[in-house]
Amino acid sequence: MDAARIAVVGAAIVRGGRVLTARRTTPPEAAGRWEFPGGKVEPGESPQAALVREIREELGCAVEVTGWLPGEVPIGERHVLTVALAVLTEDGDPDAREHDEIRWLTVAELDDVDWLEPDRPFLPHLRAVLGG
Ligand SMILES: Nc1nc2c([nH]c(=O)n2[C@H]2C[C@H](O)[C@@H](COP(=O)(O)OP(=O)(O)OP(=O)(O)O)O2)c(=O)[nH]1
Repeated sequence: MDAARIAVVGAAIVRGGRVLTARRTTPPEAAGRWEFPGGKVEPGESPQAALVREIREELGCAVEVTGWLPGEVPIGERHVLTVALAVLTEDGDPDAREHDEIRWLTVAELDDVDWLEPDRPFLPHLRAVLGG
């Protein structure tokens, strides 16, 4: 990975054959587009720890990273996205605290939402994991 870029990590949280996607509210150019919940890795933080922290903040739930989808995709000139596979580790439903909507998509529904561009190359890998 290009060390000059800040790492952004997203979580493909899988439950019952569906994956969670979340709709952004900011910035204006990304509002209404769908993403994997997550965020920027802080200095000295592992990608896994960043995801656990971000998912707790954004969705109020605990996750465990079970693997990573292949690839890393530039976001603009300063960031780079990787996407983990994750599972919920406690009962209860995620709660959209920073997004305005969340959805659990089946493999057949993966293309039904308007994903942020950098997320799209991960969808074929996710489709394979979900068994589509
Ligand atoms: N979280 C997330 N960000 C994504 C995805 N795809 C994508 O292009 N991005 C972009 C949107 C933002 O420009 C950037 C991540 O910003 P963020 O706002 O989620 O990160 P953060 O929570 O750490 O935010 P902040 O504290 O710096 O405000 O990466 C994705 O699937 N998940």
